[in-house]
Amino acid sequence: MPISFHECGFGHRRGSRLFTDLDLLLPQGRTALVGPNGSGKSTLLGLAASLFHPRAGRVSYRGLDPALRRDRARYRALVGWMPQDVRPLPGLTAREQVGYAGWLKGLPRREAWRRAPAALETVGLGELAGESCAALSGGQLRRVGLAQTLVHDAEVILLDEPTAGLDPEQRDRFREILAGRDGHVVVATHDTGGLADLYDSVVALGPGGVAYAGPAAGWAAAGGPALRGV
Ligand SMILES: Nc1ncnc2c1ncn2[C@@H]1O[C@H](COP(=O)(O)OP(=O)(O)OP(=O)(O)O)[C@@H](O)[C@H]1O
Repeated sequence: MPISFHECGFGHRRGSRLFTDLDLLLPQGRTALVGPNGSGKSTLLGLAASLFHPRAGRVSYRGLDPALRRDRARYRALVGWMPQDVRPLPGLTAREQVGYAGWLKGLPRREAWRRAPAALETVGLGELAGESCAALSGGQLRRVGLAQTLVHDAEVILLDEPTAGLDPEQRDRFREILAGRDGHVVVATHDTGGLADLYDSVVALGPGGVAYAGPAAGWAAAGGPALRGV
């Protein structure tokens, strides 16, 4: 089941238009979202995560439209999102921050607390579960952000530049986590080397909107990074 963007229009400011009549399906599997700075990758993820809603058209998943109050909580429970800048919540340990994220997504409080260590273990931070998030490095904090998306078994995971600032070992670990996931993962990335090895699909944003949306193998054949300013 894809996340669908149907005739979406959006701009951050009144009168500005980043997307006009955007029709796009983010399919099941691993999708890389690529494009130059400012092309709208984070905004697209934000729309899919229901941080904000399109001014025209609609985003939907499993028939749920997050712009509608009645659908929003169910939609958000199905979708995990990791922002580009993961922030430490004041006074919380890594386990508390991950557990809190799970609770916000609808897990019962105890269940969220119980699951948090396993999510941290998956991202290689098991030993730092009791550490204050404010004391973690930038790369460690990004891994807390990743654990936050894993804790509640979201069907769809949206990751905004998850490998930025990670050391080579952690990049490899991230690739392993990604390769091991069956579900639906969309990753905004500037890391365009070897996309076809890691991803099933590529969505490339260029100055005029979507420059390519299709199989990862086809993206290289269509011109890859040279494609219409991508
Ligand atoms: N909160 C905001 N308020 C106003 N304009 C914004 C906001 N967020 C993004 N923009 C603008 O929207 C456009 C798309 O930004 P976005 O961050 O989605 O691009 P991006 O492809 O993710 O860029 P990058 O590769 O640098 O992360 C840019 O022109 C940016 O200045």
